[in-house]
Amino acid sequence: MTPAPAFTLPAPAKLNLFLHILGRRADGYHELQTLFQFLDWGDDLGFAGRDDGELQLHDGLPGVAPEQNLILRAARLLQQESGTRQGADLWLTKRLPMGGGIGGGSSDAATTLLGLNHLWGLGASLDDLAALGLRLGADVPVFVRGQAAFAEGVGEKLTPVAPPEPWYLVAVPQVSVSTAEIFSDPLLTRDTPAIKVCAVLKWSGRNDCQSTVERRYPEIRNALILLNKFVSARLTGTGGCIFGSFPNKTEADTVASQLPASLPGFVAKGSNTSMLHRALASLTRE
Ligand SMILES: C[C@@](CO)(OP(=O)(O)O)[C@H](O)COP(=O)(O)OP(=O)(O)OC[C@H]1O[C@@H](n2ccc(N)nc2=O)[C@H](O)[C@@H]1O
Ligand SMILES: Nc1ncnc2c1ncn2[C@@H]1O[C@H](COP(=O)(O)OP(=O)(O)O)[C@@H](O)[C@H]1O
Repeated sequence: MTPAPAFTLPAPAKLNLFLHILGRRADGYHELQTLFQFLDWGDDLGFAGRDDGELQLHDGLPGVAPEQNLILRAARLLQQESGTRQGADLWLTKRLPMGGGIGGGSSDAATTLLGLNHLWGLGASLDDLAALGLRLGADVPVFVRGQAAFAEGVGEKLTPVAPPEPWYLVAVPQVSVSTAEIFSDPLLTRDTPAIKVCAVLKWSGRNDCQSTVERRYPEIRNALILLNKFVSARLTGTGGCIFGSFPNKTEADTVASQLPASLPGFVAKGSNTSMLHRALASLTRE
C-alpha cells in the first residue's frame, strides 16, 4: 500500500527583479548582481518517512531522469552528509514551468532539504543547508534562506532586503531557454558596473540577459512587446518567463484575461518571506 504524506510543503517561484552581469570568472561562470523576490505560487512536495533508507519520488517529471532530478539529488546529498539511515517517500505536484527563469528546480531542491531536515529531525542550520544547496545550484541558497535578497557572486552572497510586495502577472512564452546558451552568447552584456546594496531598492530594473534572449527567441520578444502594451514588462533570470507588477490582484487579473491563449500566464503576490518558511513555521508550532 502506498503511504500518505505526513506533511506537505510549498516550493515557491522566484523573480529576478533585476539582473546585472558584472564579468566572467576564470572558471567561466559569470559574476552577477541580482534582486530575488519570491512569489506566493509554486510546486508542492509531500514527505513521509521510510525505515528502509530508500528515497522514492512519486510522480517524477517527464523528460527528467530520476538521477538528474534536483529533489532526489538534494535528498541523497542530505542523507550522505548527515549520515542518517532514514529514507523518505516524496510526492511532487509540479506547477512551475521548467526552464522559465522562475527557479522551480532550485526551489524544489531547497524544499527537499528543509522538509527532510524536519522529517528526519536532523537539526541542521540554515547555514549548513544553504552550503549544501549551493552544491546543487547557484539559486538554491536563496530558497533555503527564504528571504528576499540582493545576491552577488554567482548568487550565493546574499543580503536580505525588503522591496515592495506588489502583485505580479507572469507570462509564460511556450519556449524553454537554456541558461548555458545565453551565458555563452558572445554579444551578452558582461560589463555592468557594480552597484552598492544601498542603491538596490532604487534600481528600476534591467536584465542584462534580456536583449540576448530577445534576439535568440522571437516568441519571447513578441511576448514582451505584447505585455508592454499593458505594463512595463521584464525578463526574469535567463527567461523565458516575463513579468509586470500591479498594485492589486484585480488589475493583474484584468491584464491576464487579455493575454492570448498562446501566451499563458499566472497572477501571484510578491513576497519577501518565502511561503516555504511561513509553512515551516506553522508546522513546527503544531
Ligand atoms: C542566472 C540565473 C538567475 O537566477 O538564472 P535562471 O536559471 O534562474 O534563469 C541563475 O543564477 C542561474 O544559475 P544556475 O541555475 O546555477 O545555472 P545553471 O543552469 O546551472 O547554469 C548553466 C550554465 O550557465 C552558465 N552560468 C550560469 C550561472 C552563472 N552565474 N554564470 C554562468 O556562466 C554556466 O556555463 C553554467 O554551466
Ligand atoms: N525538480 C525539478 N524541477 C524542475 N526542473 C528540474 C528538476 N530537477 C531537475 N530539473 C532540471 O533543471 C532544469 C531547469 O529547471 P528550472 O529550475 O525549472 O529552470 P529555471 O532555473 O530556468 O527556472 C530543467 O530543464 C530540468 O532539466
